[in-house]
Amino acid sequence: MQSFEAIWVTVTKYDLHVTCATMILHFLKQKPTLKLFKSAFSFISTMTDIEQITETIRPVVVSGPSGSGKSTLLKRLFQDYPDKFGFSVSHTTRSPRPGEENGVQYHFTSREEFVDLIKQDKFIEYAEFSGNLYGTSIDAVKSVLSQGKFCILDIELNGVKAVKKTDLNARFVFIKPPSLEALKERLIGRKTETEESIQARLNAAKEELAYADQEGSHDIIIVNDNLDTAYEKFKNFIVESKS
Ligand SMILES: Nc1ncnc2c1ncn2[C@@H]1O[C@H](COP(=O)(O)OP(=O)(O)OP(=O)(O)O)[C@@H](O)[C@H]1O
Repeated sequence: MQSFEAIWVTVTKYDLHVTCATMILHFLKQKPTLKLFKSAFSFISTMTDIEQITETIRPVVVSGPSGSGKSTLLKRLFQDYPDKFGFSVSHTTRSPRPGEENGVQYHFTSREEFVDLIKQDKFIEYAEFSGNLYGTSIDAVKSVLSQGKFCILDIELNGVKAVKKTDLNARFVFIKPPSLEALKERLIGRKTETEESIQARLNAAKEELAYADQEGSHDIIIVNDNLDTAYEKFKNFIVESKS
């Protein structure tokens, strides 16, 4: 069930959107047809949702080399706080791994569909990684907000850099493997990657680790050595930075 606060935000936002959409049509001296009103309403909704993210709900961006343990930590967090946080479901052109469901871990799309969405300006950020496109859509973030939840973004290095250039006012957490050797072991142990894909991920990891070494690149760097210790730090950071 939605909290009272979440329902109140939705209702207030709706009223505000109707008023602003009406004003736009008035200023443009347009006859308020249903079609024009819908366009103005949708424009206003997009603007105010982004504004709301930046002012009231600071999204948390979680990044780190592939295999560093982001999904493992996030899975625990969502189990512990099923109603508090929402995961922005990214789009990707990579194929689903066994057990992955469309719309749950990712929105799996073809490259053509993805490029179409880019042209329609549907992404906050997108990037190519290991031959596949990944992107965070405005709708994915909106969908989390509309449930009255705080939004968490799990994205890679280029995505992090792109979000930094936006006015999302996000906080950044980097999950660091204890070493490159440990990272390789984990990627092998996960049994989801080919040898070639492991190598590509390790190469990308070097660049990601070098970026994380730069002063001020992230708000917190958590070394995921002991999972329980790492989770405690992760949870504390995210829970404290939720607003
Ligand atoms: N602290 C840890 N100690 C040992 N193994 C771990 C630890 N954390 C995660 N793992 C294991 O390492 C593997 C990689 O973890 P995970 O899939 O969560 O990484 P990821 O950062 O989400 O990767 P990707 O970006 O590719 O989705 C998994 O098999 C996971 O069980």
